[in-house]
Order: sequence, then C-alpha cells, then structure tokens
Amino acid sequence: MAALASLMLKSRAGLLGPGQAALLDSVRSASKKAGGSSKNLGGKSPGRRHGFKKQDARMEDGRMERMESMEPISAHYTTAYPEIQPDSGYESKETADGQAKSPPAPMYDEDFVHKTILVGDSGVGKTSLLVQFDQGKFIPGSFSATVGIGFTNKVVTVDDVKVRLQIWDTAGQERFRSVTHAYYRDAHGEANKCLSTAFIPTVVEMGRNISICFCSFCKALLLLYDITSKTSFDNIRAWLTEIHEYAQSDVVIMLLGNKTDMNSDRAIRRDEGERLAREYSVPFMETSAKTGVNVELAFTAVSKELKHRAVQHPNEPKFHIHQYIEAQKEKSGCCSYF
Ligand SMILES: Nc1nc2c(ncn2[C@@H]2O[C@H](COP(=O)(O)OP(=O)(O)OP(=O)(O)O)[C@@H](O)[C@H]2O)c(=O)[nH]1
Repeated sequence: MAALASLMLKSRAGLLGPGQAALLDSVRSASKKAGGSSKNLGGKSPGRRHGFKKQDARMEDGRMERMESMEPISAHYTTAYPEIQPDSGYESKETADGQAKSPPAPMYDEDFVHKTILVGDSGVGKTSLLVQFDQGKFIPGSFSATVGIGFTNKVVTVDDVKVRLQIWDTAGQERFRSVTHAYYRDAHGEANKCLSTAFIPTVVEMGRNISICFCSFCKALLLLYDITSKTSFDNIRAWLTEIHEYAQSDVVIMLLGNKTDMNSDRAIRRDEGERLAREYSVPFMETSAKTGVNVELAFTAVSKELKHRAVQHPNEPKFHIHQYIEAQKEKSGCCSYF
C-alpha cells in the first residue's frame, strides 16, 4: 500500500514511468470493478484500516502532499487484490472503536542460525550423540577421537516454526583444545577470553593455527559426561566453571549423562547427576547415543528454549525448559530428569 501511495504521489508530480503509470491505471480500474474508487480500494473489504493521514504523505523533502484523491483518514482494503495489503507503516495504534491495539506479535526469524556446542571429556559420546540426532543411527566399533572441530546443520521444528541449529562437535582431548590463550573482541571492541578454541593439527604443523572461539557466538551448550566414567563426571565442575567464566551469560546449558544403555557398568547414579545439575541450575537428563533414548528430547528442549529467548510473543506463556522436560518425561514415562 505504501508502494501504491508512492505511485499516486509520483503520478501527481508527473514522475511516473510508463510501466508505473500502467500499473496505477490497472489498480484504479480493478478497484472500480470491485465497487470502490481510487479513494477506497474495494469497498467490500472485511478489513478496515486507518491510514493515509496527511502525515503519511510526507515527501522526502519534508513537504506535505495533499491526498484528497484518496480517502483522507480511513480507507478500506480488499482481499480481492491480495497484492494490495496494508503495511505496518500505515497501521494505526487504535482500533475502530478507539481502543488501544496491542502491538503486532514479534516474528521469529527462521533464517537465524543458533550455534550450539557439544562439550565434555574425550570418549563421553559427543560425536555419537550428534550422529544419532542427525542420522538416527549409532556406529559401534573402535573409538577414534575427534580432531579439532566440525559442525552439522540441523533444523528442528518446534511450535510450528523452524529452529536452525548449527551443532559444533568439539574434541574432548585436551591436546586439541586451548582454553586460556585465546581472546576475541566483542561487538564493542572489548577483549574477552575464549571458552575454548580448537586447533587443527595439520594446520598447526604448517605454522598456523585455526581457532574457533566458541564463547563469542555460542548460544547453547550440551555438556556431556559418561555415566560409566567417574572421571568424566568429576570433570563436569571444571567444565561448568570454565563455561561460566568464558561463555556468554545467557548461554543455554544442558547437562547430559550419556551411555545409559550401559547400566551394569554405571559409575554415577542418576541422582548424583540430578544433584549436580540442581547445584548449577541447569537442566539434566540421561541419554544413550546408542539406543537414542532422550537424544531428540535434549535437542528439542534446547531448540524451544532458544526460540523462546529469541522472540517472546506477548500473549504466550513463558517457556520453562525444566518444566518442559519434566512434562515430556511424564508423557513418555521414561528417563528424563533434573
Ligand atoms: N554403549 C554406548 N557407547 C557409546 C555411547 N556413546 C558413545 N559411545 C561409544 O563411546 C566411544 C566414544 O564415543 P565418541 O562419540 O567418539 O566420543 P566423543 O565424546 O566424541 O570423544 P572425543 O571425540 O575424543 O571428544 C565410542 O566407542 C562410541 O561408540 C552410548 O550412548 N552407549
């Protein structure tokens, strides 16, 4: 509609090109056929809008253009011409009966990519968890440690919207990580320490290193331990300390106790995981990259949290990741905990 107003302004100023003049003519004649006029674009419209006030017609040089040829205060639009729709720039803040209108609900940008990282000691199952989530399979066999980093793009549909995750799989082995010597500059030019950087050995051998600074862009973090490894569980505190020191303060963190299919070799009881998670106020669940238990739920819960943090609709109840996981646990009667 703004485009139409602009066409009419140009028309009055004699600035229309041939194509634009033809377009304006066709809109006018279409409007007439619909029982309206150039003032009233289709009188059979179910929608009523306020707009085309004089201030709407302010020209670039600040002069006001008179708009008598269009209905001055209120006009109708018609659904018979879907290309002619009111745009938000002309929307009034009041409804027809003078009531204040609530602002339009914010839209979630489905093109936005949320960077998510898997961290934890070597061998806890980060790569396996990602493969299970991405491909729905578990590749058994000999363990080969991740070297450097890699990422997988995945789209998760939550609440009918698409949440794009870029999931980074990091190397758990210390020799592939450097925590203390890397810095990044934030949007304000401030130097900040990195949570973790990954060195890719072949590049390092060539005298250079490529480092990825996770804390500068990471929106969510899945922190894993292996329920059969006490060491990996004990190291969670160090990981969380590091995360809290270096990561963005609003990063979504989830603690996962992986390899629940190996219950007979369990070294860490479920309630120990729950207690640790409570201590750090992070959601927790036990997973198995082998059987797939809770793998999807972990990523869905994080996606929902990210989406709700990105945009909160005014009338939407606040999302609580803990409650969501608890509810899913009740639904499935299975295996997710805090
Ligand atoms: N039984 C069982 N084995 C698992 C599970 N997850 C991973 N594994 C096995 O554990 C070993 C290590 O798994 P990875 O996924 O490579 O571990 P990682 O955390 O990526 O290790 P790094 O790359 O060194 O950081 C592999 O032999 C996997 O097959 C699981 O849920 N259950």
